[in-house]
Amino acid sequence: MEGAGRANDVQAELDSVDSELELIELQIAELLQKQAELTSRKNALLQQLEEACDAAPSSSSHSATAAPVMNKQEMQRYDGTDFPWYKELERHLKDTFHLSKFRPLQLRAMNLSMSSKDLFLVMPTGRGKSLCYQLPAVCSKGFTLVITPLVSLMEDQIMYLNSVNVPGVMLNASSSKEHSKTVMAGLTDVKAPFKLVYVTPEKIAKSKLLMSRLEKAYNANLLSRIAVDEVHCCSQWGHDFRPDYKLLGILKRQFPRVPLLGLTATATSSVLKDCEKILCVSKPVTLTASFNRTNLYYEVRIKDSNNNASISDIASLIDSRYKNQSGIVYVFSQKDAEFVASELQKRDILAYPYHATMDPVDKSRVHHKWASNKVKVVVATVAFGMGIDKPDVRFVIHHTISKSIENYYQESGRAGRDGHPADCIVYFGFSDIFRVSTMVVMENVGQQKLLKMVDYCQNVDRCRRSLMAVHFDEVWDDEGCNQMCDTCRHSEDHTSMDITQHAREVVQLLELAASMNEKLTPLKLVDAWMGRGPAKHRRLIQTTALSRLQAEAVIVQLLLQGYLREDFSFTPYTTHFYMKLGAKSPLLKNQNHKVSMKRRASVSDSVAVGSGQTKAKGGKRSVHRAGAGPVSKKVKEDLL
Ligand SMILES: Nc1ncnc2c1ncn2[C@@H]1O[C@H](COP(=O)(O)OP(=O)(O)OP(=O)(O)O)[C@@H](O)[C@H]1O
Ligand SMILES: [Mg+2]
Ligand SMILES: [Zn+2]
Repeated sequence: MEGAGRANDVQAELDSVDSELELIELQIAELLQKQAELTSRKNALLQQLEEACDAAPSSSSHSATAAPVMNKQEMQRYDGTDFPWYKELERHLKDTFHLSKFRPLQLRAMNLSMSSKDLFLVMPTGRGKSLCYQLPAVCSKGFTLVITPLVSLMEDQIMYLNSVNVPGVMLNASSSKEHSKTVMAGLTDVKAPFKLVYVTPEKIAKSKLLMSRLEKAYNANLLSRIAVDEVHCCSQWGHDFRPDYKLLGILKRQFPRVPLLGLTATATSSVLKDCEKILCVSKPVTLTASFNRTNLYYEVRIKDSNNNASISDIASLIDSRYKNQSGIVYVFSQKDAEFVASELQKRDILAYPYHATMDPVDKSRVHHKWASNKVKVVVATVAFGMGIDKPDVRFVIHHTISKSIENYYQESGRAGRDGHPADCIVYFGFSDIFRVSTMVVMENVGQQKLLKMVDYCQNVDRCRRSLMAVHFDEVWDDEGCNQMCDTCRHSEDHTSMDITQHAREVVQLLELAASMNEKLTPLKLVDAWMGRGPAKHRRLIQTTALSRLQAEAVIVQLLLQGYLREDFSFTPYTTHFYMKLGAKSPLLKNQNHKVSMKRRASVSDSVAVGSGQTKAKGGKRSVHRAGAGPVSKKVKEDLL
């Protein structure tokens, strides 16, 4: 008996030592992660410092970096106007493209490509990457082959090229036999009837005939350049990964003498490294323009998922701040596009829905009406995306968060292409996190990217630009923002809140649920914590006095910090998300452990957390109840 008693004591102590060890391991893991983050930040800063020191001060807002093979002076040579082709580039810039001057990095990119260098050009959306191959195409012998992921992008470009009398053609799955024949014949015609030939990656991968014509053109020195647009699609780490891009390495292997130009608006260095491998280019020169779009104002507003207040808020913005201005409201799903558009219509706003399953004719009608300012607002899924090139978009409002910061940057970046001020507002709702989760759950690192987006939204004390910059391997200081984001504008307006006790309550609740073999969805977790769950929970746990939005914010914070995590299960119809204890939850057992979160000090639970400029002109805020009122007559007529 005595022996058994001792064994029990020893076992108990062993358990306690084990759990302490587990805690220490967690703390070590946490510190190691922090160390890795700081080291990578340090390296980025050191590189920035090095560049700032050895470069002549650059007055423009862009910075350029080269592969190690080319130093700064060599690189600057490519900004020069003493290349033999310069006069022709300049002449066509003005006479053919009707543009007065090059934008930053354009001339450098063109000179490099005309000098037969392989080049990756990373420039924010709308800065004019296309010109960097269109203009050299016009000034070179033969033709330029352009690989483009979407037929709609090709169509846009061909329409534009036709309008400036530059012969461009495309080949894709729906090209007629007749048309394909003409194009194929043109490829080997020394008179080069086409200066730009657009194809999809699928065409390169699947059409033997095309490859053999390209081979002939190559041997006759008629294939002057290969441009791979949206080059990040090559990499599975890029957010638009397209398997057929993986096969494009064949181009460099078959046509080694032809310079390749990869273009993208969103690529981190790891994505570019991957693209380099896949395309079989060795050490391309990489030009990177700064991603800081100084004319865009970034703002986040908290969305109450339980009502349509966000839609009323959007309507009142459109009616006041953006009266008669052009914009996009991005939504999560096709259903949302229809719903939000109709809700806006009920509030007398002429808004058209746009999504992938619409009839192509309707889609192009909406696009066209919007482009020609007959309709000011499109409520769209991300299907209304790449290639949208309207200069005077004054607002891009996200009714639902994007799936990653890269996506958000690109989608919101459709605002203000003309360089004038424009607003990018995202509505951040708790339940949206899990809706978007279902979409990214199968993606490589999809969930991590989504959490970064959530972190961007939850943040109240760091410049939103600097949070974006990290994703583009850039270092921005908050000064550079010029108060063009809501956190910089409200820089003093936040407090730190101790949420340790809240965290313990939530963890206790989840432990209780687990002991009853129950899984809690995020919404059920909030309900239960607020005392709205089943009675059996209520008796056993401490319910919270926090408001719903505050409770949601705390849970998001615990998720971001790793005290909670998402778990999911699949059914044939849907994916279910549950909240589980995260790796850091045992730390809460330590009485000295503290968890905190930052909150806007002045904000209660209202929808508007941002710049507080939502009042309609005259200080009146328009009130509309969800679902109230019929579609107005005017809107109905316009829709017909
Ligand atoms: N030097 C220039 N001066 C004035 N406008 C220019 C110049 N170069 C390009 N543009 C215009 O900028 C707009 C955007 O160009 P483009 O479509 O090439 O952008 P992009 O960088 O490819 O963006 P995305 O990443 O969205 O594809 C076009 O309307 C183009 O005519
Ligand atoms: Mg482009
Ligand atoms: Zn800022």
